[in-house]
Amino acid sequence: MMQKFIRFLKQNTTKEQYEAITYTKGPLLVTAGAGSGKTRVITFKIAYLIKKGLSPDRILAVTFTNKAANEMKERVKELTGFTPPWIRTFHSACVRILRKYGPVIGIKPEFKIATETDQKNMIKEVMKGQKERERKRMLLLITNLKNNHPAYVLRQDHRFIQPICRKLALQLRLKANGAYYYYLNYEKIKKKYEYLDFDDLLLKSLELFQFQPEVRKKVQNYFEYILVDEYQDTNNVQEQIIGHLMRKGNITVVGDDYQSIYGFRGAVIQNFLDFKKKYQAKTVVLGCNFRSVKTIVEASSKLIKNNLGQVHKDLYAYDKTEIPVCIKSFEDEYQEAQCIPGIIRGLAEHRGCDYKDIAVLYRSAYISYILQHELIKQGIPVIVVGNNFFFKKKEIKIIILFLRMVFQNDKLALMQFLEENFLKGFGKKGLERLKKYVETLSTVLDIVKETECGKEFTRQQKMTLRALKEGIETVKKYNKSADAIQAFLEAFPNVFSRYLIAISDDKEQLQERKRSVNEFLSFAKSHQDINGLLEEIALLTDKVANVNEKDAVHLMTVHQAKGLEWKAVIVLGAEEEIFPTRHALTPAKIEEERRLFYVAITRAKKYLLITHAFWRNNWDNALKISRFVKEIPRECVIEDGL
Ligand SMILES: Nc1ncnc2c1ncn2[C@@H]1O[C@H](COP(=O)(O)OP(=O)(O)OP(=O)(O)O)[C@@H](O)[C@H]1O
Repeated sequence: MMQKFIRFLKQNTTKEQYEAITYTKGPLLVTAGAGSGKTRVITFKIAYLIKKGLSPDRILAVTFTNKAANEMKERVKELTGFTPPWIRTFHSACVRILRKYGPVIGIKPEFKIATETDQKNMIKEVMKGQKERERKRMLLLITNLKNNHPAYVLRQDHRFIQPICRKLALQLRLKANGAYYYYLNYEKIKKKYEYLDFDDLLLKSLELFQFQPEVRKKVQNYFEYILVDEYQDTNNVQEQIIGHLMRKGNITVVGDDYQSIYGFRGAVIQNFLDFKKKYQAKTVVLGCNFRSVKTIVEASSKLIKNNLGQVHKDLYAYDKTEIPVCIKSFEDEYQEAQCIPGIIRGLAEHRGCDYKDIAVLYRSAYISYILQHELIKQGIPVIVVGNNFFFKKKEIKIIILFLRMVFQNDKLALMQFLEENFLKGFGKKGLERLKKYVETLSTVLDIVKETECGKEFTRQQKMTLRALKEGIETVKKYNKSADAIQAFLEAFPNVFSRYLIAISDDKEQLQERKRSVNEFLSFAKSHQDINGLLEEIALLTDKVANVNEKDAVHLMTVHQAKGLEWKAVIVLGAEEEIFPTRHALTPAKIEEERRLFYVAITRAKKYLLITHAFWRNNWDNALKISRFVKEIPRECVIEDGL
């Protein structure tokens, strides 16, 4: 049986992959390039260990996403007939361990996990009367404190926690004095509700292993082998947990430091770079890229060599076909959006790509909006991954709801508008009371006027309705789309700014939302008739809703594309200030942007098109071509091809 599996392995792996799979004598670091079969190595290694006689439930394999864990489980089942229960994300493995051993450190086995909403509610309770913006930053501060200073938090060493809170508060533009007390109270409330938040799952597991040697021993002895995927993206706490769990070097960590793109979330690339020295690990380099043609591998290797803070490895392509990387320049984003649908059709008709084999990737979602409209209009099926379909974005949706209310007398839109909490005061109960009026009165304006005097509404609700009435009456006077939108923004200037802040996670996202509002204004300028605009939006939204995912071009940010591959990839908006983002101000951040660009271009198997435009909405200045494009060697490139 084992002999047969070894034969299978030899037939289906390279020498290096085979070595990485079968080496079990000590800690192993598999440092690999993009498309070099990391996933294959992990799944085959789990299968190999099982075939060698290890019990499937004694193998721990940690991944970063549930999707990756499930795919691995399926593949191992195909190879061995077993589904190892400990192929899990870090968080999910920690939950299971804490349910069993948590009571040793005072955690009830039935502890609840706080969702994002629970966290928001708890911090609201702690920071009564404070703005949502401040509350969000405070949650960020707490995460930062727990992930980057676990030792102090675990020891409850308040001599250090207090000044760290002050320092972090200053960085996050929060009041330095309050932060520490908010942190303490947040922890108190969490305890009262018997919650653990996401960071606690890791932190409490670390506490268990660090301070309870018996538990550590038990868990260490239980797992006969440990594998960690995407090791380059581990944070401090995760790295320490792994350190406690391994024994006698029964561990393989796999990663690609070229693809470390989560520095902003606390990932520490140094964990990966130090592993070899720290654990005297054997290293296997997987240099053969099975995914992409030679030109793409060469282009990406040369690009990444410009990062000084990395250890470089030689990468080469299995497929020696030379299909040049195509770089296309456009005057502006409209020209770009006009041209790309034709290119996609060309790929489908002449290069054997189905729509599902094509992806459009971008650094930030706002770069894709004009293209989204154009692709959908031209009948190309698209899936916009995440919450980035333009007309569903919160900042755009709220304007559309208002226009539907005013110009289409849409009573349902009124309810939805209030539900979005753009204007405060209407919770579940308020909306329930309003429903009666919506059912009996015929126009939105009548409803608002009537309810404004209704006894059953609170003072705040009446104020909201009055503001809404005034807004409707002002905007109603305009009959061109862009003017009406502008009037809406001017009718609620402070409310709109506050709303944007409230729905944004950070400054960068806030800027992005402001840009999308400007994009919407320019879209409206090309659809001046308001009902025409609303009709167009309804049609585009409907088309997207009815797309068959299995036959659609996928649009997503580069972060969302990690680990995926397509026959053809279009990287949109390769301009300075956009990719790299203008927020990358330090050499280290530029290097992280370069790694992100590397991830983007290494998703392509055969065809890679990179576009850049000289002018984009929202930018007053002409844009320069991205330095990353210039770093791709000319011999790999064809300008204006495809
Ligand atoms: N030895 C091999 N022979 C043939 N194909 C292989 C081999 N190893 C890997 N592949 C193929 O190469 C492609 C990339 O492999 P995989 O997804 O495991 O790479 P990866 O290193 O995880 O990629 P990335 O980190 O860039 O997402 C897959 O289509 C895989 O089936």
